[in-house]
Amino acid sequence: MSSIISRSLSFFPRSTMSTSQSKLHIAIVGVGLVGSELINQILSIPQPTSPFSLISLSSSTRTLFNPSTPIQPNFDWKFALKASPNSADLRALTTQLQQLVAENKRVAIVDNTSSDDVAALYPTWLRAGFNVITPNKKAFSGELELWQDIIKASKESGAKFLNESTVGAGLPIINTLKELVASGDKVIKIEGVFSGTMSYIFNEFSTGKPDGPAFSSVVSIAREKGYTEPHPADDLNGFDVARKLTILSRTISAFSHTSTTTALPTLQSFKSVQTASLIPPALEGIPTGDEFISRLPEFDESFAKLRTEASEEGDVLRFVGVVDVQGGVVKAGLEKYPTTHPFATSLGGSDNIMLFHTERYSPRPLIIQGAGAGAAVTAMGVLGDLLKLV
Ligand SMILES: NC(=O)C1=CN([C@@H]2O[C@H](COP(=O)(O)OP(=O)(O)OC[C@H]3O[C@@H](n4cnc5c(N)ncnc54)[C@H](OP(=O)(O)O)[C@@H]3O)[C@@H](O)[C@H]2O)C=CC1
Ligand SMILES: N[C@@H](CC=O)C(=O)O
Ligand code: NA
Repeated sequence: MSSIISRSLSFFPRSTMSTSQSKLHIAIVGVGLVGSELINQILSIPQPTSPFSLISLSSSTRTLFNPSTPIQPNFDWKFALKASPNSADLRALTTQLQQLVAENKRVAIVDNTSSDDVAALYPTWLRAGFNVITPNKKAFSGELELWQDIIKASKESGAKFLNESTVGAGLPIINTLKELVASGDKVIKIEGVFSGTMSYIFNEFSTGKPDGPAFSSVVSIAREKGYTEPHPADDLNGFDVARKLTILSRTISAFSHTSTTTALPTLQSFKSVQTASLIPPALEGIPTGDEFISRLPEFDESFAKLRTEASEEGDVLRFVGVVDVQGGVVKAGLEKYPTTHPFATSLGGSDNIMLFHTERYSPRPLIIQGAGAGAAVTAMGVLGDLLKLV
C-alpha cells in the first residue's frame, strides 16, 4: 500500500499540497469495513505534504464535522464519532459543505455505504460542486434516470464522480475502460469473473474433484474475510455481478466518442441483465445476513451434486459475466469450464479476472486479474480516485 501512495504522491509538486486552503477537503459517509480502512490509508499519508484534509465522518447515526481542525493520525475517531452529539443528517452536511465551496475550498464526499438513499444524493452533491468518490454500486447500476442525472449534473458543474472500486475493487477496470473507449478503441466484448465472493466460493468449492468443503462453509468464510456485500444474498443472487456489468455497459456508452455501441442494450437497471441466481427459492427474501447464513447448510447437498456433475465432465464451476457489445447481450450465471481453462487454473482467493476484447486488443484480449474484494484493495481504489482529483 505504502509504495502505491508514495508513487502517487510523487506526481504532485510538494508546493501545491501543503496549504490548508489548497487541500482537498474530504467528508466520508460510511465507516464500516471499507470506510475504516480508507481513513487509515488517508491518515497514513505523511501529514505535512498530504493533499487531503479529512474534515467530516458520518456513520448511519452520528456525524463529526470540523473543517478547522481536520482529523489527525493519532485521533481516536471511532470513539469521537460514537460520542458525537450530532446525529447523522446528510442534508445538514450538504449545507455545511456548500459553505466551504463558497469559500473556494475543494470538496470531495466519499460514500462508503451500500445505501440507495445516499446514492440518490449524488446529483445534488455534484450540482453543489462536490466531487463524489465511491465504491457503492447502487447509483450507477440502479434506475437509468439516476445515472443520466449524475452524468448531467457532473457536466453542468464540472464536479467529478469517480467509481473505480465499484468494479473489481482496486483493480484498474473503470479507468482502463474509460481510456480505451475515450481514445477511440471499440469494445467487442468484456467477459470474466466479476465477483470476489463468487470467485472465492467456487475456487474453494469446485476444484475439479468430485468432493470438497460444504458450500455453506465457504460462503461463511467469504463473509468473515469481508468479501461479501453486507447481506451475502446480494452476492449469491448474482445481482452484485449484474450491477458491475451494468456499470461497465453504461461506462462504455457514456465515455465512447464513437457510435459503435448501438447493439448494446440500454439497461433500465441491473435488473435488465439476464442473471441466474444461486439462491434456493426457500431462502429468497430472508431479511438478515445472519439468518441467511444459518439456513444455507440445508442446501449443501444440492450444491454438492452440481460439483460432482461438473467433475464427472472434467469441469469446474465458475460464476461469470459477459458484456457482449457486438452481440447486444449482457448476462451473468454459473458456467462449467474445463480444469485446464484459465478461470480454473489461474484464480485464487477473491481474484477477479476480466478480459477486454477490443478492436485494438485483438485477437488476444487485454487481461486484468487480481484480488477483487476485501477492505484493503477496495479502499486503495477509493484513495486512488481521490488522488486523481488533486
Ligand atoms: N467489501 C468489499 O470487498 C467491497 C465493497 N464494496 C462496496 O463498498 C461499500 C462498503 O462496503 P463495506 O465497507 O464492506 O460494508 P459495511 O457494511 O462494512 O459498511 C457500510 C457502512 O455504511 C454505513 N451506512 C449505511 N447507511 C448509512 C447512511 N445513511 N449514512 C452513513 N453511513 C451509513 C453503515 O453504518 P452503521 O454501521 O452505522 O450502520 C456501515 O458501517 C459497499 O457499497 C460495497 O458494495 C466495493 C468493492 C469491494
Ligand atoms: N461483494 C463484492 C464486493 C466487491 O464489489 C464481491 O464479492 O465482489
Ligand atoms: Na476497480
